[in-house]
Amino acid sequence: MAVYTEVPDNEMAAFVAGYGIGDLLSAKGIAEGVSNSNFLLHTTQGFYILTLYEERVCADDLPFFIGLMEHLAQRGLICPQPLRTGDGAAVGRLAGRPAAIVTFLDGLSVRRPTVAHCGEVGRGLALLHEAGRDFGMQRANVLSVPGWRPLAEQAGAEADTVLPGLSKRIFAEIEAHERNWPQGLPSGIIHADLFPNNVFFIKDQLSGLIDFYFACTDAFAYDLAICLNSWCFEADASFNLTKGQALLAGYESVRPLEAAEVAALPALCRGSALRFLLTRLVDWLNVPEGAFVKPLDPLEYDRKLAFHQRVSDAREYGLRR
Ligand SMILES: Nc1ncnc2c1ncn2[C@@H]1O[C@H](COP(=O)(O)OP(=O)(O)O)[C@@H](O)[C@H]1O
Ligand SMILES: N[C@@H](CCOP(=O)(O)O)C(=O)O
Repeated sequence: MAVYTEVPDNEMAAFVAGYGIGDLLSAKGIAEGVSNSNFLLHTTQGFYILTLYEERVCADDLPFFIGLMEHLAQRGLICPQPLRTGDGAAVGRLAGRPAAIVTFLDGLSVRRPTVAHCGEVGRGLALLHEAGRDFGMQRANVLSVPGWRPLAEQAGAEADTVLPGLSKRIFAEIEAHERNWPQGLPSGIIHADLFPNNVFFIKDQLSGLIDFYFACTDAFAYDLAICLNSWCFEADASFNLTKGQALLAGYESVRPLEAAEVAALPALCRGSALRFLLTRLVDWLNVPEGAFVKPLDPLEYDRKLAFHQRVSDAREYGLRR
């Protein structure tokens, strides 16, 4: 779940009134998610999602996220659509936070993805990359290599309270990436957080993508690496090659990978495992008092990182060439 910011009922009702979506019947804090505060709104006109943007989202980036969701929908991708008030604003302020209301998407996210789900998400990811090609705005990936050392420093020696020796291993890993991070790969708009909780399915068919608040301009293959990490490992930290094959084949059915992307995949998988290890670690060590949130396990990504450190060839992820 996440609700970090409580909203008084009268403020909520006044905020919703500005969007002309009928009278507010109920607003329920949503348990899933860790980044922002989300509420399911029920009004006399239907269901909507209200998001209050918390610390990890910079208010200056909101026009990028709002514009991106509108652009992708125009290109046929199913994703939440920001509502606008009578004077055309998508983002307002509520309880001291920037806030927006988006359309509610039907579908369910899956807790245990099957091979078929992995194929669907690979294809969906490539469609997103293609749909984003002519989006006119850019946003640097603040959670790429230059962002990792500050996160590790924020965790500091406390990392070792989670697992002895973790801090030293993290800094060694960061150093390796700072020296050898793949450069010059095909780039564009990436989702950067396309985990199973951000993908909806109806009867095994992908029905929509949500949570574009890490989206940025970066290497397409890095997004693929994030998906391999979040969709293709089993609970015991073993990599499921069949799921990897399905995800990569789904992706390549829309956008075939270039040779440089194939060669870079092991490094990108390793780096993206480190990225999620770091943000989870910082969140784990800094749960805000009174927040309605369950921090995610950083060590899940330490175990995935250990797998990638042993990989030297993209075929080990299921690539068939
Ligand atoms: N547009 C939407 N339609 C339906 N459900 C949504 C929508 N946006 C968010 N949700 C629900 O809210 C949960 C948290 O949203 P998410 O965007 O992942 O949170 P966060 O902002 O913390 O990243 C999702 O797992 C989903 O259940
Ligand atoms: N996917 C990230 C957490 C980001 O959370 P979200 O609520 O923005 O989806 C992770 O698993 O570490």
